Amino acid sequence: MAADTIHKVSPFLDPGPHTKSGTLAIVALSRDNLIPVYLQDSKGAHDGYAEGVVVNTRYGSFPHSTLINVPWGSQVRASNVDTGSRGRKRKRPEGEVGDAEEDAKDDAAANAIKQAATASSGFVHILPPTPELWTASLPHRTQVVYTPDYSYVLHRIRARPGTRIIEAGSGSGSFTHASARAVYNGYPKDDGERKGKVFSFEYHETRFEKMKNEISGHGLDGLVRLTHRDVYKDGFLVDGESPEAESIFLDLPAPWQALPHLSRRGPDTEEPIAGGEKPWVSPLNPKKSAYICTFSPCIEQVTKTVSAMRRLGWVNIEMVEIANRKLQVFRDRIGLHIPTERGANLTPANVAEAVARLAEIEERFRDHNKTSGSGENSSTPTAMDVDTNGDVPAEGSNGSSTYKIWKEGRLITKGEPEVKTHTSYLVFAVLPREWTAEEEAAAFARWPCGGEEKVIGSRDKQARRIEKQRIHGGKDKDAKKKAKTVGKVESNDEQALS
Ligand SMILES: C[S@@+](CC[C@H](N)C(=O)[O-])C[C@H]1O[C@@H](n2cnc3c(N)ncnc32)[C@H](O)[C@@H]1O
Repeated sequence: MAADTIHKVSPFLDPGPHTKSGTLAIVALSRDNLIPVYLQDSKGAHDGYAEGVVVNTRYGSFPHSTLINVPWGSQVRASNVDTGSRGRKRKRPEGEVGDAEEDAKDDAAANAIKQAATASSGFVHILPPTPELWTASLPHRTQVVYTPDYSYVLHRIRARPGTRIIEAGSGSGSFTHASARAVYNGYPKDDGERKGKVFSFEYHETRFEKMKNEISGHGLDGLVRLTHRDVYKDGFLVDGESPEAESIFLDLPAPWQALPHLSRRGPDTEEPIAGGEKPWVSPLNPKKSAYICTFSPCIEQVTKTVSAMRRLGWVNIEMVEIANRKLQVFRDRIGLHIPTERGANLTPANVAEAVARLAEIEERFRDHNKTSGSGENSSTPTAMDVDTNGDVPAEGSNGSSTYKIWKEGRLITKGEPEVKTHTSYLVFAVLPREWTAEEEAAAFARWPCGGEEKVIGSRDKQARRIEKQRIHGGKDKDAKKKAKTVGKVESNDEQALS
């Protein structure tokens, strides 16, 4: 990479205020129906559509021209699209000589796109890409890691801006996008600059190629380094260099086979390193502890992984299963005063309300008989009675007092009856950094510790000085005298604190 490479910032990191041609956008048909679309400017008719490139959905057709240059989050109305022959070149009968002017006219027609006409119904929302939306809409090449799992995993493996993560395998790139955002602290100016980065490994060639195109298309080159590799066999170095990772995520069928490559030292061997052969290099950051998560669907895999971790010196080994459950939150609105709307239960909430309603009906019935009225004076408010603030006039109040429709009824939280979302077991562990006796001595010299408990927390400067002298062998009589006085001061302090 050139030293002065200027990166197009990924729309996953900074989408800007509105949609742009040439970038990824998410077309939201409904909460669970999302379509990823690469927005394109059209020069002419496309695929038979005079309006250029069109996204067809069950809510109507959406020419890209209506989706480009609108604020993110906009609601976009469907268009009536022209699938006629406009834009297609007229086929000349055999032998007919072409007229240059007519050809130019045909080309101009093909290069002009028809203005899209708004249809009477149908709309979508256009959303900026985020790892969460990408996970919900990406083309599946494998099983993917979903948001509830990866948000927890990223937190546990301490992924934060500047972290270097090793990931294997890349699969469909769901975890890759989430981790790239988590570690982002700027694009590196060159390969030498240390920035947060994801080192992702995939051995399936087609998946690797597709993923490579996606990473480039999403502006994540420089933040994600993808390698085509069987990590069981060949480990995690990139071009022979260490990624110096401090976080690792393994979503592989046999993580225990990859673990020996994630150690601080090479395999113990009696044989000396052959001439010219490079010494073993660890893919881990030597200055930090390494935090790992392995993702396995069955418990037998977990057992093997945990055994391998124990053998290889990993500590704090722990298994977690995410039991994700959707909660539905709504208001249980019961009562005759509730406006007719979805979710409202138009039955009397209690006996008093039922009796009052019957009295009201009888009253109205009498009035009707007297005046042959048409029942216009119905007192049950309908959705039409809701004022612009969403307030509903209280019954019999002539609009003078109102109640808040969104506060009506009991607030109910309902969980799904069963949890259907077992994806995998997550095994977490830590491989501490190596620590030599010299490093320990240097650290002790810099931060001496042991025996200073009495000094810590003392609010009295003199007391601290005397205590220090005592610890370091000071034989100052004066100091001893002062210590007595200070003892009193300290006990007074303790009293004051208690
Ligand atoms: C379940 S998928 C990973 C899904 C990914 N975590 C995601 O969120 O989209 C597992 C991937 O590991 C890859 N894989 C399996 N064994 C591998 C190995 N030895 N080296 C590298 N990749 C491997 C598979 O080809 C597959 O794409």
